[in-house]
Amino acid sequence: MALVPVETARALLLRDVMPTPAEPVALADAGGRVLAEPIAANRTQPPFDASSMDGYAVRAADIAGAPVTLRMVGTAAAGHGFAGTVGPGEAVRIFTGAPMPAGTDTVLIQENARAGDGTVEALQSEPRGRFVRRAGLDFAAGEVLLQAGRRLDERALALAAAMNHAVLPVRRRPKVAILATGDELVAPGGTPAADQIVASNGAGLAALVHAAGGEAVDLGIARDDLAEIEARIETAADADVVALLGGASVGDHDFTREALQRRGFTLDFWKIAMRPGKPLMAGRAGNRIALGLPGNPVASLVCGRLFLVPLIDRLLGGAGAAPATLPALLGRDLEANDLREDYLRATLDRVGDTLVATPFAVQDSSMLAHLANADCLVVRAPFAAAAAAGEPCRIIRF
Ligand SMILES: Nc1nc2c(c(=O)[nH]1)N[C@H]1C(S)=C(S)[C@@H](COP(=O)(O)OP(=O)(O)OC[C@H]3O[C@@H](n4cnc5c(N)ncnc54)[C@H](O)[C@@H]3O)O[C@H]1N2
Ligand code: MOO
Repeated sequence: MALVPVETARALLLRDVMPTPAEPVALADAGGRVLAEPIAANRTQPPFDASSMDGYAVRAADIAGAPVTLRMVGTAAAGHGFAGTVGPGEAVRIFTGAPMPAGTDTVLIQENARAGDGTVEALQSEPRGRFVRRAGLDFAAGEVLLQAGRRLDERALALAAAMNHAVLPVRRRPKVAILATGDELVAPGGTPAADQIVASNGAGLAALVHAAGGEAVDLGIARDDLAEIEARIETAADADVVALLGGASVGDHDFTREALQRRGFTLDFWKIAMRPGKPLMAGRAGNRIALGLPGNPVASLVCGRLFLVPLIDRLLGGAGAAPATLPALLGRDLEANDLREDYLRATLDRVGDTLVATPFAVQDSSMLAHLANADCLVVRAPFAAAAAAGEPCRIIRF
């Protein structure tokens, strides 16, 4: 069977995937969530002409011939506007954020004034409107300022609050059930027998899911047993994505594909032209999407970035784009590539304005230590020619 190109596999995985439904979330809990609808301002900000400095609210015409002495008629502070109207020759003490008193048009900062007894002396003139924030300077009621799909970071949350939204419609977090498979696996912290290892892929993938805006549900470790894997898949009936780790290849103990098919999943693809990650598979049953990730830890996590993260993005209403690549120069010679798109773990140095990516000499897909200490992946197209140190390459930064 021909290996499916990486881009084709991602398109097949994302095809017809619908975003999760919207749910209301209080502002305090909305950090990191993704807006399901555009958000319009409930009010104008600032709602009134406001002083941007501490000083004196005046009429610019009155201080055109400064120095000149004005009569003090009151005070305006933030939250405490001046109720009256200021007439010719008069001034109001004003503080940052206070509404401009009726009749005034300019703020003279206190550094340029000398306070007297019931008077203030303007030491210099100011152009009309100086240090006045016009009503609506920031935004006007009805303006749509946050678009659907916006990830709610600190800036978006502060703006939503200023627009007077206490609750926001966000996409439900995509639920990703993660099932490890393999007789050789024990959970982290356990006591492996002589022929066992510690399961690591689930911990990494759960972190990836969380960072992408999803909710990871740990389905534990299933033995290499078709019935057991099938039964565990069934416990994830309400998941948006079932991620199966390991058992994706062609060995006698690799049951993932069969288990999925027996549970009613139709396969979109199996085996892709990628290293690491060749045995990747995807399928679906109704709205549930299954992703069979290779057992080799590096393959599992690299495929997580290239496939699971875009899938979560799509479920959150995004485009599901592949990770962005950047230009760099190679820090070592590379041999010609074969038919699989290669994702080489590499360190990154900065030489002047240029990034230099140096792939580790050994690229075995079991080597988590290299992966964890890599700064980037060097992406090599299928059949890329041999390349020498100093030649350009494309990288995905961690
Ligand atoms: N004859 C062939 N053999 C293999 C092929 C092939 O094309 N022909 N592909 C190889 C490639 S590439 C990969 S990747 C692996 C993936 O195989 P599986 O997805 O079936 O994974 P397993 O066999 O179950 O495990 C592989 C390896 O990874 C370890 N593992 C599994 N799960 C975990 C986990 N949750 N945490 C940590 N480590 C895990 C497992 O112990 C094995 O060492 O197949 C090649 N073989
Ligand atoms: O695709 Mo596998 O991950 O090379 O070992």
